[in-house]
Amino acid sequence: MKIFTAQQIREADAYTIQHLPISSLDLMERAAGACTSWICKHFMPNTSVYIYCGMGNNGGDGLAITRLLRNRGYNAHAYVLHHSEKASADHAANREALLQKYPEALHDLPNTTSIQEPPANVLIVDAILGTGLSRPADGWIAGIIHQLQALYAAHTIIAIDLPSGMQADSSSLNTPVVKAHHTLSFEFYKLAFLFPENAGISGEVHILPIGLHPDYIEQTPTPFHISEESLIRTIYKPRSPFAHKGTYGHALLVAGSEGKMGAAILSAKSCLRAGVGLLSCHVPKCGYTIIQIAVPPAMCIVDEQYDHSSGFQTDPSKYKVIGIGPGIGTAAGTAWALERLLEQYRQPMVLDADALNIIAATPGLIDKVPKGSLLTPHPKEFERLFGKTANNREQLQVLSHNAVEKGLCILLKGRYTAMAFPDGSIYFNTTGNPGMATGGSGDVLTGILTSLLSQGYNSKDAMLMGVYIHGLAGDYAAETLSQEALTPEDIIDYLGKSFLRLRA
Ligand SMILES: NC(=O)C1=CN([C@@H]2O[C@H](COP(=O)(O)OP(=O)(O)OC[C@H]3O[C@@H](n4cnc5c(N)ncnc54)[C@H](O)[C@@H]3O)[C@@H](O)[C@H]2O)[C@@H](O)CC1
Ligand SMILES: Nc1ncnc2c1ncn2[C@@H]1O[C@H](COP(=O)(O)OP(=O)(O)O)[C@@H](O)[C@H]1O
Ligand SMILES: [K+]
Repeated sequence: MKIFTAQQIREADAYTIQHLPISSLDLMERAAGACTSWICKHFMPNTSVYIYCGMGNNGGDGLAITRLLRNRGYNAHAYVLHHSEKASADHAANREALLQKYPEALHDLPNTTSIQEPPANVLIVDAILGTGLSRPADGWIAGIIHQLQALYAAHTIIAIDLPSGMQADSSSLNTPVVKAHHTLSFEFYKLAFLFPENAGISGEVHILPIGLHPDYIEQTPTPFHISEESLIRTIYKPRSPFAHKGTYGHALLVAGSEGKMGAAILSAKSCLRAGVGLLSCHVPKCGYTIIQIAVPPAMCIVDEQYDHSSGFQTDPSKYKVIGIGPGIGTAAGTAWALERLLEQYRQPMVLDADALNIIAATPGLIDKVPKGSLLTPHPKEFERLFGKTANNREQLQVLSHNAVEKGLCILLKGRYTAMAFPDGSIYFNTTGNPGMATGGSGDVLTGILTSLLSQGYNSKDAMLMGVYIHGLAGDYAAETLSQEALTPEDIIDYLGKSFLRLRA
């Protein structure tokens, strides 16, 4: 699914009106109808609903929703905040329609600096500002937003299209934004919904289709996408009936150190579960017995040291792929070994955890990483690699810039893991859950990604599919076990169910 900017959404709107037999007012009626149906499905007809409306089309939606809710027996009231002198044409038309049919439902708040607290149990709908926000909310409208924020604890708040004050495509950090329990958004995710800094502001996001023209959607380029199951299904390649273990590559995992052999076990097990042909693990001498017993299908190369500082004696180019980082530590010897490896190995590899920390601490080392490699930092590792950023929008720019400039596939872990590719595209993953916020989940991802590269998936496909099935396995595990009880081993155990879903 594509993610469009506010400007592109306006264009989609205009294109639809121009190419389909539908007027702008009818499109608003459709949008309001979709919101009304959603509200009616989730709230009883005796519910009182206060709908705060702005002067643009977002407010127009609010006025139409008021009328449509009244048609269905709800005690709906529209409160119009006159933050701008002129109403949009569709706002004015819907004001007239409401006045004609339900004059008692329309309340003007022309110069209001405060709103009265609604009685208990009143459902609040925020239709003040949508994608037409041209600057951060300030002045008295900011005051109104703060008052609505204060009502969050006592009332359910539903934002129309996006919470008022939120900028659809840029950061709204430190600006006033309504806090909603649900956001009913039209046709597309807005980029802002995916920013960690907006966590909890849009609540649950529900995307309501309103029939914008499919040609516009298909023809209009955007770097931003949601990674969806339909896409992953096109990437997934079932195994050949004539496959043998050589078909799916020999991968080398460099992982573990004293006290951190668990990381090696997790990434090795997930690499096997994700379908690698052959697996070797390079572990320090303290890890030999551990890995041999814990992961019998894996072969083992033992470093004579307690870390990885003896380096990789065999020619690393014999491996189809190398995954390096989980639990390796940042000892000087290990850093030396990584540097040598990056000089010798020229195929796409997977770099995670301490491998990223070593790269961050060694000037110029990132330029030696083979093109097409997958880098998997969490936000702290990302900051060490690429520096601090002022907000999530800027962070996304830095992510994409580095992916393009260095020819790498770089992700940034989180609720909606962002994946940036050398072609400039950025995808957001939606699978996964807070049960996965536990040490070791990332080691499992490293194993999966290494495995997929080994099986011949190209770098972009491996990252998209690996991140998707990692989250999906976490979701299956959480369904059965709860988020609290979920451990990284459970993610590995449910990988099978994730593959079965892609096969179905
Ligand atoms: N294609 C779509 O997605 C559709 C969108 N519709 C609605 O249309 C909305 C966009 O409507 P508009 O473009 O009229 O814009 P809005 O209704 O979001 O806001 C525009 C109004 O707010 C004022 N304004 C902007 N920033 C302000 C600020 N910081 N403080 C105070 N006032 C400010 C403007 O002067 C203008 O009066 C969408 O969010 C959605 O709700 C639907 O009606 C129909 C279809
Ligand atoms: N709230 C969440 N929603 C979705 N996925 C999550 C959530 N919390 C963590 N994850 C996923 O779990 C993994 C955690 O990785 P990481 O922080 O590197 O863990 P570790 O280094 O301890 O193995 C990431 O892939 C991340 O996207
Ligand atoms: K809104």
